[in-house]
Amino acid sequence: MQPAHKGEEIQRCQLSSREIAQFDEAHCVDADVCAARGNDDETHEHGTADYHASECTLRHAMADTTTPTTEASTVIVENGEEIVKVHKMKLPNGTNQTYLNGPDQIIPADDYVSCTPGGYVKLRMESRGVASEPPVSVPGLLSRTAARYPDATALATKKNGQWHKITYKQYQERVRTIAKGFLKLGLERYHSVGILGFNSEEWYIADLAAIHAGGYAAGVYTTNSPDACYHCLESSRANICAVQDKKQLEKILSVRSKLKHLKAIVQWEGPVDTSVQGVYSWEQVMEMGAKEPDTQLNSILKGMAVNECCTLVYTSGTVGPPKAVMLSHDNLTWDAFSISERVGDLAPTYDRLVSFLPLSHVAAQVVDIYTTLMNAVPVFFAQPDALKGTLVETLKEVRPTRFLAVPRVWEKMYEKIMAVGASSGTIKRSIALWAKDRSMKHHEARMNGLEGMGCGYRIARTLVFSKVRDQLGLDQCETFVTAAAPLSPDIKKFFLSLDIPIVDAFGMSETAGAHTLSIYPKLKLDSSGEILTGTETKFGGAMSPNGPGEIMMRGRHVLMGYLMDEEKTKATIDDEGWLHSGDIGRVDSNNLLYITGRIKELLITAGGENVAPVLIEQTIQTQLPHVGYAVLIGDRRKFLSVLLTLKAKINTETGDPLDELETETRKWVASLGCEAKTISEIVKNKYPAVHKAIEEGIARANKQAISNAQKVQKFAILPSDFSMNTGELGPTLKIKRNVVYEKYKDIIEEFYKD
Ligand SMILES: Nc1ncnc2c1ncn2[C@@H]1O[C@H](COP(=O)(O)OP(=O)(O)OP(=O)(O)O)[C@@H](O)[C@H]1O
Repeated sequence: MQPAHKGEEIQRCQLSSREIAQFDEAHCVDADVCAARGNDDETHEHGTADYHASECTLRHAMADTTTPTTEASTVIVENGEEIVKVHKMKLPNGTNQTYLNGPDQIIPADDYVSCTPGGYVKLRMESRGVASEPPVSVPGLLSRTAARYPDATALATKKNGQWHKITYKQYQERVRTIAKGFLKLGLERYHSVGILGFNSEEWYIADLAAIHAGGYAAGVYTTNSPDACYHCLESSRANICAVQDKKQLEKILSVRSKLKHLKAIVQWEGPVDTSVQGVYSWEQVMEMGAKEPDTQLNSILKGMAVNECCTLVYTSGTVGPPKAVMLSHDNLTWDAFSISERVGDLAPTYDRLVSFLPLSHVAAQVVDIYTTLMNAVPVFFAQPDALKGTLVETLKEVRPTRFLAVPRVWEKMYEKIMAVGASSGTIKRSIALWAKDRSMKHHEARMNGLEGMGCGYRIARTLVFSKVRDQLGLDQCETFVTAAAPLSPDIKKFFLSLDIPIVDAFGMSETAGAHTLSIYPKLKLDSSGEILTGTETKFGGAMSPNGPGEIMMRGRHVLMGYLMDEEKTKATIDDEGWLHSGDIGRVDSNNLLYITGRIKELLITAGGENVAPVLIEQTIQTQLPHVGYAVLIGDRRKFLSVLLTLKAKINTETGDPLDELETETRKWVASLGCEAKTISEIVKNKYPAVHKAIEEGIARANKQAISNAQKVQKFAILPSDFSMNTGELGPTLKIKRNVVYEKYKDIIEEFYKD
């Protein structure tokens, strides 16, 4: 890999007055370009630079047909410091662009990969189609949207029973004010602002302000322990950490002495103890920023480029410590553009989104922050206890038009609907069965390219499904998406039978969000979505070009690298720029991607058989609906075993799982003749009837196994269900296998002791 560099210096000269005049002319050209791009608002400066040019550096980029090329590039340096740049670029789509300064300029680079703070990368643009879209920076995008839709609602927060809304113009003003506040607090270029809290207006503003001020926005999961917070803040050289409340503040204070770069902590909610050195309230930083002149901020924006890093996304850490994925402006804004193109008709006057998934995760970030910003769509914030039960209330109020959830959220909804269905009378149940049958037939026909089922379906839709959708707050929703982990086809089928077609989006932190997204009716229940236009996919080690093999991806959404980790970067992005996903999959003739396993999760039994655990775990869960989680064991072991949790009630205050069985689980246990009310009773008493029922469920699942080695031979019921707080689940509710293996190593050893 080449070290990141800012271009090759080929000539130095003193600027003459004629050159200065030419430079002024270029200024005006840029003003036109800015206006054409919609950047012509009062905060976007052009044609006003106050400069005293003393040196000029000409730079050339390497010729490449799929990356913008620099026709001419001038850099004005004053007292050893670059103050302005003019780039005349030829984009692969044939158009010429003149960039005067940032933030939308492309700085010449000679590699697609860089893991150095301050490094630039080439852009993988195409001559036509979605990937030929001119790049735009995050500040450029905010300026453009605020200029085009100044009065459209951007963010809405519920306080004391009322929705408080801010417009896109106010959003931009607040971002700029907090950015100046961050600079005053000492944010340095290419250092991060850690953001630790539930989704809120302040989260969004801190994120964009960090980027405007030339730093890196780095979301930190609220469920992180103090040590995990330390890992994110120290590895990203955080100067500032923005925290939601006292609870998060205390975590940071407990590791603060070790954080070498940290200068300030900003708390946005609740009473703030500003007597603690270096702790500031949000309002204080707003006041600080409001007093600062624009000079420093504008000068940083002028130096910014679309092809440099603006955000660090930490991976979920499902198999090891989280890695800091460097995403450029173009990675994020282009992925948001590409998603918008696939969805097709996102509009500020029509669409609404509820933000509740953790924003530190890339899926929520690209959809909730960037796709909405790109299309001036309003975002409504859910309550912090959304996943503990209040989400549906918010959905009912906001009635979003698009809804993205991770599999566990869909699974919880499924469980709720099943519970309601089980307690309804016979007549209602038969109407529901008839309606579901109509819906399945209708959607199966549509998915196979045929006409829908007409009259019966329409009656079912009016009489039954509209009520279900009302109950979920999804009556106006047009796009239902699952992302971040596999969702079982059975759950998708269940929702389809309720007239809710869930489409899949597959992606990674390393692809700035989505690499696939299906749009109804182009979907298959076992597929992970249609590959986004303008991206490339191939399958490593495959016998056929369509896989199965390791999914490898290329495009403008592929990460720059892992921050300051050349070894991991090299291991993940090969010399031709292909990102090795670690997932195994194939593609069909409709460009739908199917994921069949994860290399990093693959179990290789002592007999040498490769076993992908997710499918087997899902099959067991389908056979045993009262099992919360199933975790397959068998790596380097003689046979497969499985750890099971039983569904338990949740402490709604803390989110911790309780010992008490969920109502439906208790009913199931009672139907087997057991009186148990808690998991501990079941674990302690080892009721033969419960064990027999589980054995039978596993035996049914084993019938679907593709070989004897893929059959599960032993199981154990764990003493507690999983949760984020107790560490077995990651922030998107994916199982952290290493945590489960470590926590239950004694039970695992017991399986194999003979
Ligand atoms: N729609 C989907 N269907 C199936 N799997 C998915 C889907 N979307 C994402 N994934 C899985 O999630 C992975 C990306 O998740 P993420 O970027 O959060 O990091 P991670 O791989 O979970 O964490 P780490 O790399 O730290 O272990 C993908 O590689 C894939 O295995």
